[in-house]
Amino acid sequence: MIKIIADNKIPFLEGVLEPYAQVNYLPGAQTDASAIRDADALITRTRTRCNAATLDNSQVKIIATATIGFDHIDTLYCQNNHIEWTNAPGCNSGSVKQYIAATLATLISKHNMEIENKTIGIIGAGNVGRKVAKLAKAVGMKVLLNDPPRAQKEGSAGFVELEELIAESDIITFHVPLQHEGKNKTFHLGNKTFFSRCKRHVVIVNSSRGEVIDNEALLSALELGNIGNVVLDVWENEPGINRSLLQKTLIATPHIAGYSADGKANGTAMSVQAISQYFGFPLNQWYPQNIPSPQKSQITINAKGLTFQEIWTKAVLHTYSIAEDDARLRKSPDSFELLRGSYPLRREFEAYTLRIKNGTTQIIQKLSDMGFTHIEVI
Ligand SMILES: NC(=O)c1ccc[n+]([C@@H]2O[C@H](COP(=O)([O-])OP(=O)(O)OC[C@H]3O[C@@H](n4cnc5c(N)ncnc54)[C@H](O)[C@@H]3O)[C@@H](O)[C@H]2O)c1
Ligand SMILES: O=C(O)[C@H](O)[C@H](O)COP(=O)(O)O
Repeated sequence: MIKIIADNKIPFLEGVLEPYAQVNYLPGAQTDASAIRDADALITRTRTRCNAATLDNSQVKIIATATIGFDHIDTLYCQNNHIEWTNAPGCNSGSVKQYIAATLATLISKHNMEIENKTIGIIGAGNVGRKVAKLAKAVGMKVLLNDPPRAQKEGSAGFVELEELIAESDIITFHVPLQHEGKNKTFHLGNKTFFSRCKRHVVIVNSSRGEVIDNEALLSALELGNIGNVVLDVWENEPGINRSLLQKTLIATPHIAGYSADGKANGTAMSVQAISQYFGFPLNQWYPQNIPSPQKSQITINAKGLTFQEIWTKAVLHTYSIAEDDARLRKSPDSFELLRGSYPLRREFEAYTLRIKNGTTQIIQKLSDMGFTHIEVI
């Protein structure tokens, strides 16, 4: 029988592959060489390093990671050793978009910042970056996109050079993969020089990978007043995060931007389908059926007398209170992994019905552009 080792924090997975394979569930960080020696396949998350140290002398044939990021997989090693690997492109892009929406809403409602007509610079315009761009336009921001790999393939129209983005943006948000080498290297893309060229009041947001920003340089830039504020979901050296940096951040969360139940379900489904395709299991269309509904799935807003900003911030913060994630991490930074492992139910915009009273067609259109798919005009 096929043997699969699966990360025990991948939701919706238990019982699905068991009719066709023997599945052992292990904590991601404990999935080492001895644990996987006789496994045929791994279903992982970012906490399992898949490299020579873990895979040498194993019989692993395929690794499916239920995440978009694959910097935990040594892809060259896999190629040289005929190990297939798959990731889950786009699985949690709606979740990260919601995280950024909640960040913007919190900057406005809790920190009195203005974002309308301000410029957001998006570095990395892939699955997440594209959705964030659409959202930002819908809430009235000017959008600058930097994505050299896409610009090279598709032509430079619609993209700007990094220098221009840095100089012009009031908010800069990172949505790139972690790449240690090459012409599109992103390791420490945010460094001392980067921050010295930013507008002094800029808000830096990182929900990509911790190592994309030199955390020491970020802290110095904050202390020197070279940048205004920082929102961090990802950190260098997770879970051992820099406490001085934590104290200086405006919003701090434990790498959960992609942790909506919808995002997790997508990641699990893509992994199950990849494994099924490889071994010929009849689960090529499988998708979880048991995603819990949100507690209050209806949001009623009377638009009369409200600005669009008041309407959308209310709607977004009803779906996700980023302040609660921030408070949990500040209260217990030592519990970084624990907070991730016991993350509460979060559903994306699509799981909610917006009931809008006295709304104009323009308001409804903009809410729909933000990603609210169920809107009732009452
Ligand atoms: N915090 C979280 O929970 C969370 C959730 C999802 C994704 N992520 C991280 O965010 C990253 C982006 O996610 P995604 O789903 O949009 O991935 P994606 O692969 O769809 O998009 C990445 C984009 O970055 C671009 N890019 C690559 N190198 C670049 C560079 N040097 N400068 C500018 N752009 C560059 C690519 O061309 C691509 O368009 C992931 O790789 C992952 O590391 C984190
Ligand atoms: O790369 C990704 O998809 C995200 O960073 C994801 O949120 C990581 O999730 P985890 O490995 O903790 O499941």
